[in-house]
Amino acid sequence: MFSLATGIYQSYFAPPKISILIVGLDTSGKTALLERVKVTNFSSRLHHASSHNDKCVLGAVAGANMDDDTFKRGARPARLPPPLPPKKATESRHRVDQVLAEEDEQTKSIHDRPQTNNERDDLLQGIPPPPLCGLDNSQGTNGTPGGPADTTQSTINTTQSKTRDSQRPPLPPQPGLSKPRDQAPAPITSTPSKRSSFIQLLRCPSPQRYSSSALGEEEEEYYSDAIHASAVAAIATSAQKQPQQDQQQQEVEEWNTDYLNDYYINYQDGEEFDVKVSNGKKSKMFPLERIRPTLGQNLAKVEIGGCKCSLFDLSGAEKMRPLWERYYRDTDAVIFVVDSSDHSFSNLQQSRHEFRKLCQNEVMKRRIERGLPIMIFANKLDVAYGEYDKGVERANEADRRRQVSWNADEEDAFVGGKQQERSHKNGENEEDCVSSRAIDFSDLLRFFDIASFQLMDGNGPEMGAGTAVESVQYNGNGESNNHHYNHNFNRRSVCAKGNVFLFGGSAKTGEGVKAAFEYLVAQSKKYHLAMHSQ
Ligand SMILES: Nc1nc2c(ncn2[C@@H]2O[C@H](COP(=O)(O)OP(=O)(O)OP(=O)(O)O)[C@@H](O)[C@H]2O)c(=O)[nH]1
Ligand SMILES: [Mg+2]
Repeated sequence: MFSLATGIYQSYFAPPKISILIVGLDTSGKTALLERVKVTNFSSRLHHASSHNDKCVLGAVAGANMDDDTFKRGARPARLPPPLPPKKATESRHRVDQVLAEEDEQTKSIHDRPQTNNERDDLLQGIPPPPLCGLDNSQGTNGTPGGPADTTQSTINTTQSKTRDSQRPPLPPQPGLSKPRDQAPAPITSTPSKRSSFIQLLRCPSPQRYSSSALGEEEEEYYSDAIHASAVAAIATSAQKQPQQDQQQQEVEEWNTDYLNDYYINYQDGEEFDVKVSNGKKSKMFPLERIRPTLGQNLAKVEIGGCKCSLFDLSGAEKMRPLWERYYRDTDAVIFVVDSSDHSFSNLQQSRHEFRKLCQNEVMKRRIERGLPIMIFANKLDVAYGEYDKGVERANEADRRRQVSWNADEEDAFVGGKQQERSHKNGENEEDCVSSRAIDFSDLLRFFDIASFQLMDGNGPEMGAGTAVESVQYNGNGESNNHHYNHNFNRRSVCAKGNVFLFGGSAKTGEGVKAAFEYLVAQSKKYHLAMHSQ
């Protein structure tokens, strides 16, 4: 009777404890995202998405709505990123087409080389089991180590884990216990050996003082825009494949950036997103430039929408990726972070490969079938916005030099199709005017096999970067919409169920982070409760 009452309480009244796994390639910004989440002011109740109709196929949530209601709640999705200039966009599309077409060969390529059992076991031997909250303690498939078993690092319930524990050096101290509060995380001076690097659990890099309140004025220094300099430099090295001339011409003619008006008109420069304010003081995010590559895992505990969430940020380094699967068993949601500003297409390909591998993992496959939500988070959108702003600035400057006035309506066309043409006239370097991003946002959706996409906006169809398949029945107000996009993202899909979706945003500025996490937690809560009521 007592256990029945406890069960009912746990199922219906106690705040759910949700474990969220953050994975993705190295430097995609996972730790930055974790740090951003720590200073984000999440709603105590989830207002949207949780009421979302399950029958609706939800592929990707890729846009933003500036409607007052969403804005007041603060959970404002990121603005739709500006598309690449036509030439780059064509290149991006061709490359994605090529990758999708050559997929079979790619699975045999060097990145896909399956590790032999011996290699993998050897790798996993030296790694302590992750301290996730356990749903069950059973062993993994194929002799791989069992899933996380306990909330504490010291209690490991599986026999196999115990055996490995006795061979392992002692764990480093718990995060935050022995380190002085003000001390920055130690820089990595040398490359650790393969074995010893795995047994290091790096502490969460954020000293307490950054997640507690700090003066607002100090915040400024952490938001530099140095990213543009590196972006321009990166262009020089990126391989340029010349598309057909006539096709290019066609692209230019079709180019239209009108939809950006909806976003940029409302954009306020220097706007801060969802920063925690308590007692009149802003929480300060741990400085991005001080975040070191993660070797083990970082953990953050935050309350989102009334759920107690444990976020596990794992290392994305190639050697550490086999670790990910040890967390799959006990996670209630997965965030796969992608660097949307990446100028290397091969990095994106690798990212895609890892994502597919994750979805095809036996444990994960079963969980996805049962509704485990997986969010691809297209990070670093601030780079895309920055490039657009830079383009406009440069365009204005060029016109000032030529003493020709032109109105704001011309702006978008200028930054898009006409930009290169004008810059040529002015003797400017063409490369200065194009984006360094290797992939267009719309291609990103296709690239990651998102079955359909949806814009959280009543204006949806105009803003769709492509084209579509499914009817979409949701907008930013939580009302039902029914748009039929004319898209082609249904070539294949990692998940027909629609619980794989995409959000965009920026860990650096915070844009889109709150909306993405609240949406994910709403989905994850449903999944968690369903799993526990079985
Ligand atoms: N412009 C921009 N830079 C970002 C953003 N997020 C992260 N970065 C930068 O990207 C780099 C990598 O960030 P990390 O958070 O360490 O990446 P990670 O995915 O945790 O990498 P590993 O721990 O090695 O797996 C850092 O230099 C960050 O400053 C973002 O939203 N915008
Ligand atoms: Mg990291």
